[in-house]
Amino acid sequence: MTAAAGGKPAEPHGLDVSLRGRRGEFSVEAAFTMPRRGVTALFGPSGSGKTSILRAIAGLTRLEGRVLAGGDVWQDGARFLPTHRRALGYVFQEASLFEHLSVAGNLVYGARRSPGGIDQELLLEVIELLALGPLQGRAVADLSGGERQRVAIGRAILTHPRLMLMDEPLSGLDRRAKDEILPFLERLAGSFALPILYVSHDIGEIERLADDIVLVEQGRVTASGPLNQALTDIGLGFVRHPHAAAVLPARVTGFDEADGLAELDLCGQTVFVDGSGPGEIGLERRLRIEASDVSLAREPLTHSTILNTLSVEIVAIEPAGRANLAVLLALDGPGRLTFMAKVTRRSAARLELAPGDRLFAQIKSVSLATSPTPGRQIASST
Ligand SMILES: Nc1ncnc2c1ncn2[C@@H]1O[C@H](COP(=O)(O)OP(=O)(O)OP(=O)(O)O)[C@@H](O)[C@H]1O
Repeated sequence: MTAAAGGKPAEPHGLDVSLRGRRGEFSVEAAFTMPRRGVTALFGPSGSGKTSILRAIAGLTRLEGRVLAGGDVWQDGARFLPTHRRALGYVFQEASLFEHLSVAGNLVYGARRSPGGIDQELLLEVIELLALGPLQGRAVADLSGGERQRVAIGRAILTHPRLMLMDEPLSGLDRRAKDEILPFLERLAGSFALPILYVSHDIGEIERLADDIVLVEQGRVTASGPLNQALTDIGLGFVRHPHAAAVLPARVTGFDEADGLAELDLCGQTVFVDGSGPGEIGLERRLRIEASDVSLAREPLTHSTILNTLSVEIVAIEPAGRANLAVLLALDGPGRLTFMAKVTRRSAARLELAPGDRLFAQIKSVSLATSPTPGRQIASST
């Protein structure tokens, strides 16, 4: 559902941002649009200006330019709405909770102050989605870092935002706490039809969560668009990363009880992964295929332990280090989704690989980049 005051559905906000200015010696120039659905990652190295851009969108700091949110002008040459008049929820790196209130007190605090008051139905949904039921009576001082962030997220949703801004909400947490909270984040945008602008410098988080990506380098937005398009764009540099990977949408079409394998439809081709059960049939999943797990052959291999072979066409071949090449591949079938293979220059020369060649891509390991059920870890199969 869409969070809305007084039970009235509110349209989620997309963003149209064009901001420039200085923060001390640091200059920012950010122009991008964000769709009104899903998770858009604001990605860049530490110190590249992500937080500065996020805070300016929220109106917490002032840069010149415009911020349009859906049909609302949050900022332009003539107007500057203060933060409390922008229909947004903001989740910081460290959850800033009211220490003197219980978990329940923190949750309803924001809702009480919002125009429609407390929406009991939404409160119950938030408690369920974020598994906050058992924590409600607890003092916030007794919560773990992950639990505190879940409360902070719940409190932000209950203020009826039309857009959520999250600034590295997992950065203060250890691996275990991150793994605990990621499944909640995965379901958040969909469950509440709430678009999320998500700041992170962790590509692993982004591969799991983001639908779209905005790249920030030295204060400038250098590219933006759908996640997989960016991950497989030869010009953007992800493809040369040692763990370069593509993230592709697939649908679970079956489950083999005897082998424990889920069958997925990927662009009309079939992929098998370690499955969790028949309950997943019909669900959308994202598959992560790392370039170094993909090998190429002119003929399909029959006597091999590799389970997944895909029909592909070579789109481009680019250098990726001294001995290796990144081969950009398009999947046969509707949509022509792209992924990469990392091969040695020697193998590429032996097979005389060239753009336009039709080949078989053998995938040594495919993993689900989303958790099938809350708390479940990434699955993979060979
Ligand atoms: N108020 C300010 N005055 C002066 N410099 C600032 C101010 N705010 C930010 N900066 C500088 O702007 C640069 C970008 O900082 P910012 O926090 O936006 O980057 P970031 O990409 O979010 O980094 P991180 O991932 O480490 O949080 C840094 O060099 C920072 O020191």
